[in-house]
Amino acid sequence: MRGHSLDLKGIGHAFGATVALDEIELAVAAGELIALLGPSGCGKTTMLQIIAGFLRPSKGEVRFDGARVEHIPANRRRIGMVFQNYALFPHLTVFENVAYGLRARKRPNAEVAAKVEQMLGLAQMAQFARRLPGELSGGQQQRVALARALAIDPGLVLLDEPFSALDKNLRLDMQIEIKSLLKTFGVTSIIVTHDQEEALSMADRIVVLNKGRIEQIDSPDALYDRPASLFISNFIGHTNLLRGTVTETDRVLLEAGPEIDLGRSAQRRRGTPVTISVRPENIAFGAADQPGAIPVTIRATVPLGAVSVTEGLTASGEAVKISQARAATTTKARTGETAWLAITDTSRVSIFSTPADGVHDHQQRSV
Ligand SMILES: Nc1ncnc2c1ncn2[C@@H]1O[C@H](COP(=O)(O)OP(=O)(O)OP(=O)(O)O)[C@@H](O)[C@H]1O
Repeated sequence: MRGHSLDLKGIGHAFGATVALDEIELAVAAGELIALLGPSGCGKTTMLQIIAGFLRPSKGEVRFDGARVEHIPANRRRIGMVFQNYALFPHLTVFENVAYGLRARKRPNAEVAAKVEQMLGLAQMAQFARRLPGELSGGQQQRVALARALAIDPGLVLLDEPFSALDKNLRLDMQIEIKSLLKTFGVTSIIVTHDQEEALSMADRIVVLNKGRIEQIDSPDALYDRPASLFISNFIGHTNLLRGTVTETDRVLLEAGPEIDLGRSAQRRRGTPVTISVRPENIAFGAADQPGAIPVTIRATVPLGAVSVTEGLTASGEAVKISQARAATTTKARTGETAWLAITDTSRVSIFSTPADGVHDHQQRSV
C-alpha cells in the first residue's frame, strides 16, 4: 500500500501563553522521508503529536491524501510510531510485539503469522522471534520497533529521535538500514531529530524549525550550500562566521583584515554591516601577499579521521576553522604561529545582514 501524502495548512499551537507552533505550512509527498530538525523547544514534538493525532492543533488543518483528519483519533489514522526508547512490551516476545497492532485489529491468526514473519525477515530479526525485548541489543530492539510499526501497513511512519539511545558507531548503520527499509516500503515517513547529521543522512527533505516557525524546507544539499538564514548556515554543518562591511557592490571589508572580492553582488548598500559564512572546507592556507588572505594566529590542529581541522584566531577575535584532507602534503601549522587563510571558492560564501543583536546569538548550537 502506498504512503499518504500529508499537508499541514496554517497550523498553530499554543500551550497557554507559550506559542509552540506558528503558521506552519508543509506539503509532504507520498513516499517522502522528511526530517524535522531544530534546537530544543522549537516545536518538533508538538508538530509530531499533531500529525499523529495525540494533540489537536489550536489552528489550521491536517490533511492525509487531501482529506482533513483533525477529528480522527490517533488509533484510527493508519500511523506507525517508532520512539527513542523503543517502547516494546517487555513481557511479550519479539513475535508478539510485532503482531500486536494486527491482533488489536482482529486479523485472523494465519494472516498475523504471515505478516509478522515477513516483517521480521525484512528487519533481519527472524531468528529472534521467540526472544523477549530484554534479551536484545539496542539496535535489535529498534529493528523490532520498526517491524511493529510497519506491520499494520501504515500510511505514515513517525519516528521520534529513534537513534538517540544507540551508541554512535551503531547509529550510522541503523540510519542506513532503516532508511532503506522505509524506502523499500514506499511509506511516507517523518523523523524528528535534533541531530543535524542524522537529518542530513536520512531525509529527502529537511524542515528546519526555529522558535515554532519553519525557517527553511529544502534538500540536505541545498540547506548546506544555500542556507536561507544565518541561523541555518550555522545550524547545518560547521561554518565560519566573519563580520564585515560592504564597500563596493561586490566587495566586503572584513573586520579580520582584508577586503574580499565576492565575485558577485552583495545585494546590499555600501556601508551595510554583513556577516559572511564560509565552510571550513572552502578555506585553505595561503600566502601573506595573496589578495584577500586573512591573517590568523594558529590555536590548534585536530586530526579527525579523513580530515584535519585547524583553528586560527583573527585579529578581530573571530575563530576560523579550516578543514584539509589528511595527506602527506597537508600543511602543518603550529600553535602560536601566524598563518594566512584564503577563501578558495567565493561562489560558496553566503552573505547575511548582521543582525541587530549581533551574530553571537546565532553561533549557539543547541545540540
Ligand atoms: N504540555 C505542554 N505544556 C506547556 N508547554 C509545553 C508543553 N509541551 C511543550 N511545551 C512548550 O512548547 C514549546 C515546544 O515544545 P516541543 O516539545 O514541541 O519542542 P521540541 O522541539 O520537541 O523540543 P525537544 O527537542 O527538547 O524535545 C516549548 O517551549 C515547550 O516548553
